[in-house]
Amino acid sequence: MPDSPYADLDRPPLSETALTRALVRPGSLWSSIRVVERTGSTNADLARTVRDDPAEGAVLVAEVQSAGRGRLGRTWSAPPRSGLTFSMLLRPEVPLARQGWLALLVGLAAASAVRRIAEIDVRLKWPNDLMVGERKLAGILAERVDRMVVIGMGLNVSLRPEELPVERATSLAVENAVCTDRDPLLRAILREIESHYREWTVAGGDPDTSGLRAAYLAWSSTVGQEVRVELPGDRVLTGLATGVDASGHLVVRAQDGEHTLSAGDVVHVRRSPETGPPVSE
Ligand SMILES: Nc1ncnc2c1ncn2[C@@H]1O[C@H](COP(=O)(O)OP(=O)(O)OP(=O)(O)O)[C@@H](O)[C@H]1O
Ligand SMILES: O=C(O)CCCC[C@@H]1SC[C@@H]2NC(=O)N[C@@H]21
Repeated sequence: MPDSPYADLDRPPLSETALTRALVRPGSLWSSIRVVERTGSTNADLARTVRDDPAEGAVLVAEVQSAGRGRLGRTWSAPPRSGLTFSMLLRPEVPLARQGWLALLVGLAAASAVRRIAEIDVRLKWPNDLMVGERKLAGILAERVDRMVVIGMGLNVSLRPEELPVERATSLAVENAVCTDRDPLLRAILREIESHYREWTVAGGDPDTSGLRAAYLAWSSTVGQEVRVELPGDRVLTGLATGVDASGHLVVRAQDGEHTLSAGDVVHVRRSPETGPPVSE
C-alpha cells in the first residue's frame, strides 16, 4: 500500500531537547538523551560506547533502525517514527545472580506506562514481551557488556495493520489506543523505569523486598499457565509455569520435576495448548 501523504502528520519527530528538559536533572537516573534520525541498532551503538566513555543513564533513541536486533539473533523492524526504538545503558550495583530481574523490571515499567497513557491492557509474556492478547506490542533486549547492561526496547506505536512485520505483532494504533503520541509514552516509560530501578537497587536487587516480584507477577500472562517451551536443539518442555525465581528465571513444573529456565536459553514460550482458551485467573 502506498504511503499516505499525511503519514508524517501522524508521526511527528521526537524532540531531543524536550525529552532532555523533562528527564535529565541533577540526581536523576537519566544522564543524557540523544535522538538520532537513523542508525543500525541503538543497542549496538550504546554497547560500543562502553569501552570508551560509559555513562550510566545514557539513553539513545532512533527514529528508524536498519539492523534492529531481537533476542537470539532475531531482527526488530518498524517503519520510521512508527514506534519507540531506544536503548539505555545501566550499571546495576546488585549481585550478578539477581540481574536477570532488570529486563523484567523494564517490561513491568513499560506495561504500566502503556496502560496509564494509552489505556491498553497489556500483559507480560516471560521473558521479554509486552503482549495484547496473543500479539506482541513490544520486545526488550538486555545485553551485558563488561559491567554494564544495555537494555533496548522496541514498542509498536502507530504501525497500521499492513505495516506489522509479523503476524503475531500488534501496535497501539491497531489496538485503538487513546494515545499514540510517542513523546508522553517515552517520558512515562523512562520515569517508571527510574522509579522501579531505584526501589530494586536500594533493595540490593532482591525482587521481594523491593516489591518487584509481586508487581511483575500481577502483570504476567505466563506464570500460572500451562506452557510449551522450545529450547535449543529442538527440545521441548511442557508444564505449568509456577513462578519466577530470585534470578529472574522462569520456573516450570514438568512431569519429570522442576526446571528453571533463563531467558538466554529459551527459544519460544507459548501457551499450551496454543489454540486453547486462556486459563482463567
Ligand atoms: N515491530 C515488531 N513487532 C513485533 N515483533 C517483531 C517486530 N519486528 C520484528 N519482530 C520479531 O518477530 C518475532 C515475533 O515472533 P514470535 O511471536 O514468534 O516470537 P516470540 O515467541 O515472541 O519470541 P520472543 O519470546 O523472543 O519475543 C520476534 O522475533 C520479534 O523479534
Ligand atoms: O523481542 C525481542 O526479541 C527484543 C526486541 C528488542 C528491539 C529493540 S529496538 C531498540 C533496541 N535496539 C535494538 O537493536 N534492539 C532493541
